[in-house]
Amino acid sequence: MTEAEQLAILRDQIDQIDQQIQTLINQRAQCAQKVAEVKQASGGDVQFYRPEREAQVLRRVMERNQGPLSDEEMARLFREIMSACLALEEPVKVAFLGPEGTFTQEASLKHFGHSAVTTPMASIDDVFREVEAGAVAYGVVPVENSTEGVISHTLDSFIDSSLKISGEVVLRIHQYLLVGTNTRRDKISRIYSHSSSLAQCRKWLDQHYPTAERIAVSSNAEAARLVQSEWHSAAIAGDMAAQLYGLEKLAERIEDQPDNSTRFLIIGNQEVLASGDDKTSLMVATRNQPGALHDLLEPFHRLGIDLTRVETRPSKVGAWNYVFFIDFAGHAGDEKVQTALKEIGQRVSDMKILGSYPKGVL
Ligand SMILES: O=C(O)C(=O)C[C@]1(C(=O)O)C=C[C@@H](O)C=C1
Repeated sequence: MTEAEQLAILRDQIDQIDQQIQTLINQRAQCAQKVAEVKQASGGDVQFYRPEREAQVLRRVMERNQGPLSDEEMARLFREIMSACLALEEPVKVAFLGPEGTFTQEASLKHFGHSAVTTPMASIDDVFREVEAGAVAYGVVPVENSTEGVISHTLDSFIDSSLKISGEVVLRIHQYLLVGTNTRRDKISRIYSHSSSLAQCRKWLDQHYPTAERIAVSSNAEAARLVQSEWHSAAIAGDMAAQLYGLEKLAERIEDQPDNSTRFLIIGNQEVLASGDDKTSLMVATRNQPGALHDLLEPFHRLGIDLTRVETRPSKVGAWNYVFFIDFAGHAGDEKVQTALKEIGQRVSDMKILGSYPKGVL
């Protein structure tokens, strides 16, 4: 058989499979439309977006996957199918820490899929405000980076907010050295980026551009925008910003830590049901007295609850008062977690459950 004949046979098979997939996707979409009718019929504050159900669907896709496509690749495809199905019910509106092209936008699309309507905000405060005002249903903000540590502004924002955490998403952060089409590559004297990205690439910059001036700007995307027209400057930013501003990649994956990643939180007003593999975030205030933190954490240890993170921040009220942000495995509805929360509530001056939500799947 000639190459052309072999290809014709295989492409015929692909066409038939595509037709079946298309029919099935539309059948799935019709089911989602019916789900929306059922939700609407029960009245009240209708929640079309169901984070716990989405996490379960994606986990199941990964568990049953046989390849050759990887579990992550398969889950990404289903992520987009679900996103399109949800958009038929009601498009989900999301505010993210902008401008366009930031890692936070990438995280938003990774979490909600590309059928979500995403709007850039100028600051973390603005993301909180936009959700509180009800202009959007959800916000996406960065909370910690594996190299740089916690983003304290995000944690502090929860002190005065009544918003809840309804999800998390972890993004592998790859940084690129980007230049505009007119840039003189041998004459790069300035490198723009957000301060945390400059820090994530510190060793690489010391080695490759020891004399270039490092200029911290409000975001990586802003850095990318700036270098479009500057012939002696480069930006450090992600793939999305490179594409958005039509920049060329002079160097790829220049982050010092190969497993550099950032965790983002989804904030909203929703109480999320248990998905079977969840996390809870708690905020408690205590006085600065000896053993306070030990006292606070003791019930977790005794009840065998896995702590995933503890952060201390100074409280905004009174000197030497502290706020602890505690993340642990489990859902606030679990019996063991309820016991722990009751005990902790008796040991602190103030306690707020920021939310129980599915552990990041993708
Ligand atoms: O199961 C639901 O509640 C649906 O609305 C369906 C569906 C889906 O496409 O699978 C869509 C959106 C929700 O966020 C969760 C799942």
